[in-house]
Amino acid sequence: MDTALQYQAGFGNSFATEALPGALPVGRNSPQRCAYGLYAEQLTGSAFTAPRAENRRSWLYRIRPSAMHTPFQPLVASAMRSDFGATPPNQLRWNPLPALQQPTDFVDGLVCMAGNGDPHAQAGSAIYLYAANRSMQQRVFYSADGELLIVLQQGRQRFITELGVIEAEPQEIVVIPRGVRFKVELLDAEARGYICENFGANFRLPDLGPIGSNGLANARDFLTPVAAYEDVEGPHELVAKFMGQLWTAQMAHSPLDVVAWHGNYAPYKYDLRRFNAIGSISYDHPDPSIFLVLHSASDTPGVSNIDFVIFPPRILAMQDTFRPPWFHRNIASEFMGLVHGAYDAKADGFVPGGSSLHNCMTGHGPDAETFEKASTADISQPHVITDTMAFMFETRCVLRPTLQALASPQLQTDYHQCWQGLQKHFHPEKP
Ligand SMILES: O=C(O)Cc1cc(O)ccc1O
Ligand SMILES: [Fe+2]
Repeated sequence: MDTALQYQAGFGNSFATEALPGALPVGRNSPQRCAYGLYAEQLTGSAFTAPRAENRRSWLYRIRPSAMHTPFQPLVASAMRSDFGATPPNQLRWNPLPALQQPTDFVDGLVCMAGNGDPHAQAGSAIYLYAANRSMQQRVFYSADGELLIVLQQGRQRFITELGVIEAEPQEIVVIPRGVRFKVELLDAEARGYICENFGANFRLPDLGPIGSNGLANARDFLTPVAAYEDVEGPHELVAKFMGQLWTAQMAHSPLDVVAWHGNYAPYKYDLRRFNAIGSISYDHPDPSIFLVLHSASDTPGVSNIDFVIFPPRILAMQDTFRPPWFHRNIASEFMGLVHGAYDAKADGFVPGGSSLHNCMTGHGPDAETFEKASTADISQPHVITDTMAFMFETRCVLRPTLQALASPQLQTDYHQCWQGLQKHFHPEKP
């Protein structure tokens, strides 16, 4: 494995990369015989006939085709499964996953918190937390159900994928396309994060409309790895997520054996600290769509399957304005996480590694302490919010918390109390 970390910049670009000189065929995709005795294999991430702007596919030149494995068997007892009961319309909030008690790799450490839609219908999502304390060894994973948007929360992590190696740290995200095989190695003692598995259309950058040609997440800050391969013989386990279940198959070699590839269907990372936050410079608090990083479009124009939104460090300068998020109820459903720092709508209880879920039409907003402070604060000066990184997976359809999320000891059963102390300020006798 060539571990020299090099990336190619740009979002959705057509890349070409080879770990051995001349491994990429010139002028065609599938020559009669590939250089170095490689096999050519196409991996598509959109319909063959998708419009060019949405069309995603890569050509992989590999030591052995990906078909070489034993039949898959069900892998039982995984917390990655999503089983649902009745979905309460309550505000829900969780503390971080507990400390790990035994050796746990990335796949073992995945816990499904919520989901909607259906991988079979290619719409909706599943949301996971993960905690791991050891690297995946001779074990490689892929999801056929969806693309994985991984929000690192703790510990540096190395994603060794078929298409190259990505190293990332908290405040970065990694996106692994549907079907791409990878393993996760830990670069620190423990690795934690959040994942949105997107069953729908591939994540893309939003249109910028009147914002203009720059801003929000800039395309050049998305980094895709160069080709790197393992030429390793010996038993390997291939774990697949397919139709909501985990499956396991055996291979006699590493499947991370792609020597060269070209195309626009590839993993990438993005440093959330590069986000160009745009906001109100006069009055009022804009809708959080102003902080949209990536979205998965649905079949309805303007309505996303998923929006990935962040709340990064920024300056609040709005005048005669309640500056934190307002009270609200939305048709969309909101799963939030906190990478680090504090979130400006919650004085307490929403901690790094924790999560919250506010579903369709469930009232929420600043807690009582935040409301009292912000409605009496001196706003003559701008307020610089530093050292924070919260995010939201906002979805069109209700996010159903899993049975295990609802039964979890990390569920904060007193969460609703944060609004019970809101005072009645009504005084009809004077405006
Ligand atoms: O609920 C939240 O804290 C997320 C959120 C933030 C905001 O600024 C406006 C609306 C919204 O849902
Ligand atoms: Fe909200």
